Amino acid sequence: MESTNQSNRNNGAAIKAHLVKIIQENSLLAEAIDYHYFGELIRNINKASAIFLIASGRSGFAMRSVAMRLMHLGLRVYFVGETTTPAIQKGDLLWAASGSGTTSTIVKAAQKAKQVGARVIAMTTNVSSSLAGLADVHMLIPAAEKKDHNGAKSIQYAGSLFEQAVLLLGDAIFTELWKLYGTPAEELWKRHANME
Ligand SMILES: O=C([C@H](O)CO)[C@H](O)[C@H](O)COP(=O)(O)O
Repeated sequence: MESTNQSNRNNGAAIKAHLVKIIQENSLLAEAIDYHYFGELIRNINKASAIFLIASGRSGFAMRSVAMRLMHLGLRVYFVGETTTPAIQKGDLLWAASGSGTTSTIVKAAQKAKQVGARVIAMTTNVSSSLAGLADVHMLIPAAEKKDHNGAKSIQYAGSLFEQAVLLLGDAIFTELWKLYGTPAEELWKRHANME
């Protein structure tokens, strides 16, 4: 029978191999994205009175991280669904992330944003989705959608690759904005939560 030590070594080696593959998938995805519309996102962020971020589930965790970084930059940013998030208005921006592009709360939020005259920018894996159709700007992330169970686009479960891309792209977008604003890291840090 396999010893516990041998079994730990086998599991550890397998986990390392999965991690390497996950990083490779993210690198390949980074090459496959058409970045043309990301400039539009930067322009829309810069002219928005307030920026509203929305995403559900794991995509939501990633977008909450992006919202924190926009707050560090001094932007007026809200995450949709929080009790203190106000009404979206004309002149505001809704930045939505949904791998499927069909999650109902997100589609409804995009409809509301359009109704009041706010701009909508969407990240999805599906150019034919309702959310992509509603968006003023659609940023296609050609990752696996959460119900793509055939493993062709990713070895990972469900929408994991998309959700990772939201976090990584969010950090890349933040880095570009930070570079453009030229604010020292110490200034940004003063805005970080001091009641953690
Ligand atoms: O949490 C999620 C699920 O585990 C799929 O990997 C999704 O992020 C959540 O279901 C929202 O879906 P999308 O709007 O399609 O991103």
